[in-house]
Amino acid sequence: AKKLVTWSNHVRTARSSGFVVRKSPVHLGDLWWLGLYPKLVPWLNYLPAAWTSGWLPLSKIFHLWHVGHEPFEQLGSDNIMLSSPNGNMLWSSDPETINQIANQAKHFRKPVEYFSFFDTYGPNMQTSLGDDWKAQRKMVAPAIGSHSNAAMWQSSLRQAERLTALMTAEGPVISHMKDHMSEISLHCIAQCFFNKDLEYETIKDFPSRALPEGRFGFVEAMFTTIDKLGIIDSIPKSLRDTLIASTRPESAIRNGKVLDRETLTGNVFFFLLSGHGTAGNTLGFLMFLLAIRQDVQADLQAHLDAELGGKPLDTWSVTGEFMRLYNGYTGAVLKEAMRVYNVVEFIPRRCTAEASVTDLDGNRFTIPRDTLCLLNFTAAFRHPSIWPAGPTANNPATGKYHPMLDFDPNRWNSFADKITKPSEVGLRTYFPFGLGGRACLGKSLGSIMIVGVLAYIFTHFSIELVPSHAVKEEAARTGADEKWVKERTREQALRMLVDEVECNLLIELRKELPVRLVPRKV
Ligand code: HEM
Repeated sequence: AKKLVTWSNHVRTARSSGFVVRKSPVHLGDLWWLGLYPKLVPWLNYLPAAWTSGWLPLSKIFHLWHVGHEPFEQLGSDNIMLSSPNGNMLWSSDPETINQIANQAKHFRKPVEYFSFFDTYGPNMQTSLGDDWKAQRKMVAPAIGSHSNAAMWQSSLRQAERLTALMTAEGPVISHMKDHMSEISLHCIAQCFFNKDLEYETIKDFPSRALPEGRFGFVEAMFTTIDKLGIIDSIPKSLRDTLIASTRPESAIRNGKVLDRETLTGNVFFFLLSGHGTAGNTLGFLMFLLAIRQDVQADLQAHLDAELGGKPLDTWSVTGEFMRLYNGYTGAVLKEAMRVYNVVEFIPRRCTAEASVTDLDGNRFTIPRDTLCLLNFTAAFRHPSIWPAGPTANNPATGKYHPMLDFDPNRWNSFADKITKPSEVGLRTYFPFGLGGRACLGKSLGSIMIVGVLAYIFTHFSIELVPSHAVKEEAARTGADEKWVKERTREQALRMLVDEVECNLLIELRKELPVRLVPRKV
């Protein structure tokens, strides 16, 4: 009875906000729900839709990428307040509301209590607040400033050259492209920041492959790799100097904090983890995307050839070639990939003091104190009035929307044409690197790394899907021709690139998809 009274108080508070309110029996902080819902959902589906349709689609937290903006369309608003016995949650897919929440640091804080598992190696930026966080960000930010751009660009080109040589040494078929892309981004970070030129030995026995179903392979793999890094001793002098400088008594007084060894280790760990998971998964999706979308791959190669054709690799510079690639078709491919396969699905914020926000249409709302705000990037990036799906976005085999078929780098040209300042696109309606004071520190370096890897690989190789044994056998049995094999293989890949996408901390492809790298005549 006490719970019901609390719940009805929460509902009353939620209604005072002006948002569309739905009652939800669960809160995302309810651990039992996070653990059990995949098992419960099939049973909940037997209940009358009226009982579940208001809250269930947004409560299937590991499924949000799959449904995109749909739940908001079903509920008739881009901002939905779910009121549960354990508190209120505001789900937002409205870019304006998202911006205002992320930019009001005084009224909203990151609920770091949900990220305590990042503390394995010590406190770090992801798990810190207030002065602690400020001090750490001040220390780490200079180490990854623009002076590292050239080093990251060179690392990405060199690592792509090494990796492709190793990958293709035993033949053109690459069975573990996703793993290789995770590893290359870790190597780029290790080389650029820690001056560590790691061996690609982990490819052979990549730990996540051996893990039983359901294990958190990504972190396991990361732990193993970090053990090999010997973190503290390998920190380059420039970074070490910055860190040490900020722990001197005078700076300690200035910052009000001293960076102890544990915090230093924690930040190095988080830095490696955040950098390699996000960039690695993005690169992985890009590889499969280009293998499936041969039309986009051909345009990308034409763009790369026009910008880089005939120029020796060691003359490609970050201020010249990178900038031209990023502002051209290659950059559009990256931005579009990060729109439809945005690896960070949503970010949470806790409202610490009642705050006012508006939506895209100028409607004003009040967010009550203690509301957990869930800023849904996936839904915002598929918002139909900002990013309308193209005419070929539905998969003919299923009749359903498919992000890979909606993938259209050219939309970035026409979109930019419509606005007075192209930079505003990034600021207000597209923010894969987050926004506000806690936005990504590695935004430029991550983009440089990905563009460098793409530039090297696609000037030297083309990528193709490889038919599975089952498809080949069926073709042999039925006498189907090569065209059928290609179509079947593409259909299967399209299915995987939705059904096998797993949403955990980040979105990633659960299974490997074999591809072939074919050398280009350059
Ligand atoms: C495709 C690549 C990447 C994506 C999509 C991405 C995305 C994000 C997002 C969305 C946030 C904000 C989280 C929040 O507000 O709660 C963030 C934070 C952060 N990212 Fe990235 N990131 C990428 C690459 C990198 C790289 C390469 C590095 C480092 C080398 C990096 C380091 C960080 C750090 C240190 C933070 C925490 C900032 C803070 O809390 O003050 N990221 N990232």
